[in-house]
Amino acid sequence: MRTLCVTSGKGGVGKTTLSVNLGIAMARAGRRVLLLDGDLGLANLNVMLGVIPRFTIQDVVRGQKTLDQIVIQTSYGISLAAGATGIAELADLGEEERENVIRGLEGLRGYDVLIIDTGAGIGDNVVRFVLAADDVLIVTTPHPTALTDAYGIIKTVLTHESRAIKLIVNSVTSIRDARSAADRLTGVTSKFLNGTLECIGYIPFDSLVEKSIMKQQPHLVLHPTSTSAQRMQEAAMRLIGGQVADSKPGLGRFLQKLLGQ
Ligand SMILES: Nc1ncnc2c1ncn2[C@@H]1O[C@H](COP(=O)(O)OP(=O)(O)OP(=O)(O)O)[C@@H](O)[C@H]1O
Repeated sequence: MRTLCVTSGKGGVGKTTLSVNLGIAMARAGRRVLLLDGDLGLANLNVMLGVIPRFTIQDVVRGQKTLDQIVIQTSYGISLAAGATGIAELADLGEEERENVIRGLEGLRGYDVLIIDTGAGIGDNVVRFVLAADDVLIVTTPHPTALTDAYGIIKTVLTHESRAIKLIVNSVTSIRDARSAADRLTGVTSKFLNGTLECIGYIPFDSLVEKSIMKQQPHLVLHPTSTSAQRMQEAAMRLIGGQVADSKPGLGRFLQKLLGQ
């Protein structure tokens, strides 16, 4: 199983929208996908998928359930581990709670891809998820503030270790502006930081995306032939192209990094 962390720095740029739709595209390509709500402050993946979870990550932290037991099979071919609101920072978990999360995650079976949708910002939880994951996807819009915040999280990651990071520019209204935004970000990354940033797609601004969210159904399901849905599909294929879908040790490494002091 490979872990993919979707993050952005700035909030409201489309992390959750893309986590859901990229996951569905991967599932359609035959991958067994689990979406984990890594926003431990304000979880909302379940809202976007229109499901009401009976159990959440909070039950795993308390040791009352394993992660497997809280997973919901959605009708879109992907599974969901719903988040709770207001969980403490992972760094603040007590020894027992930490053990509960490790046990909960170790019980996971039968997935090829674990997609973690993080919260906004570069707080401790976000950084932990990002550093623990095999693959990191940064979502930004072409707006200067989003780009600045995206650079902030890229810098944080690459200060810890050299790696290849992926980028999607979302809510694009001009392909020229989007390209120039991506070029600027990839340029400063390779010039000043210890790693690489590769842009894997531009997703157009599309009012149908917003409509799908209002209906609490995935955009790829409601509007599969729209250009925005097709771009999401293509980005998902770029993400899974070349990935080897196995490796239990991958999860062990993820856990070690996630919960290490
Ligand atoms: N390509 C797009 N075209 C139009 N609207 C979009 C697009 N992508 C996302 N949106 C809209 O942007 C808003 C924020 O999206 P989303 O909740 O996915 O962002 P987020 O980064 O996960 O936010 P948060 O930081 O609060 O978790 C939503 O209302 C969504 O409909």
